[in-house]
Amino acid sequence: MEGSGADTDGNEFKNAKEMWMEQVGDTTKRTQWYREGVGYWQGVEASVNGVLGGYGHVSDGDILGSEVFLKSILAERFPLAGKDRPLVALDCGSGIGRVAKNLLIRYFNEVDLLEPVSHFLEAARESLAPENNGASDLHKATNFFCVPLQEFTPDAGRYDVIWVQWCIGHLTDEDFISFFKRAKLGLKAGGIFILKENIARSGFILDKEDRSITRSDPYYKDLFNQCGLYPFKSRDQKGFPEELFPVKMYALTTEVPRRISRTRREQINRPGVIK
Ligand SMILES: C[S@@+](CC[C@H](N)C(=O)[O-])C[C@H]1O[C@@H](n2cnc3c(N)ncnc32)[C@H](O)[C@@H]1O
Repeated sequence: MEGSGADTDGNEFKNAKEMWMEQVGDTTKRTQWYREGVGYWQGVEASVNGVLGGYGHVSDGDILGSEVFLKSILAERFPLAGKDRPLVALDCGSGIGRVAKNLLIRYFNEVDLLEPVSHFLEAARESLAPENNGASDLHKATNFFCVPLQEFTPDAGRYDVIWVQWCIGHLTDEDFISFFKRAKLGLKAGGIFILKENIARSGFILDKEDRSITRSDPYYKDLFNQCGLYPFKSRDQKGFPEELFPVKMYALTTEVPRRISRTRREQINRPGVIK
C-alpha cells in the first residue's frame, strides 16, 4: 500500500511497509504486537462503554446503521431470509457480544462469537443465555471461540455472514489477508463478509496504545483485492460525533460482481437506427 501514515505520537512513516517493518519486522516484535493488543483489552471493563472506548452512547446509532445495511443485503442475497434453511453468522472480535445480542441474533438462527479476551467472551455468553432473554429455540448463540482472528480457521461452509467490526485494525496486513483467505472457506455458497471499521482520511494511523491501525478506504480496497474479495455494497455510518473517525460498512463477496460493461451500457442507451 502506497501512501504515508503516522502514529499517535505524531511520528511519520513513508509508507505502510516501513511502518510494518518497524512494528512487526521479526517474530519477537510480531508476538509483542499481538500480546500488547490483547493485553490492552484485557485491562478494559466488560461493558458497552468499555468496548466502545468510552463512547457507549453511540451503540444504539451504530446498531441502527448496521441493521439498515444488513437488511438491504439480506433482502438481496438471502430473499427467503432463513425460511428455506437456518441462517448462521459469525461475530468476529465480538467483545461482550454487543453486536451479536442487539443485532445478529434477531436475524440469524445461530450466531457464533470469536473473541480473544476471555472476560469479554464470558460476559457475552452470559448476556446471550436463554435465561437472560438472549436466545430462543430458533435464534441462539452456539459457539464461543476464545481465540484471536490471526489463529482462527472456521469450519468449512458454516456461515452465511461473517461480521467483522472494530477489530481488524489489530491484524497486520499479512494476517488480514491470510485470515480472509482462510475465512472464505467458512462461507456457504453466496455467503458474505460484512466489515465495519473506522476509516483514516488518508494512508493510515497507528495507535501505539492498543496496537491497532486505522486504514483509509483505498488501503482497505487494496487489501480486499489481495484477498480476492469484491465490495458489492458499502455505506457510511451516519450520526456519530464529529471527533470520531468516519465509519464505513463494506459487504464483500468472493464472486466477481456481474456488471454491465461500459460499452454494453452505451450501446443500450444509444438511439438505434431504424432500418
Ligand atoms: C473496539 S472493541 C469492539 C468489540 C465489538 N466488535 C463491538 O463492536 O462491540 C475491539 C475488540 O477487538 C478484540 N480484539 C483485539 N485483538 C484481536 C484479535 N487479534 N483478533 C480478534 N479480536 C481482537 C478486542 O478484544 C475487543 O473485543
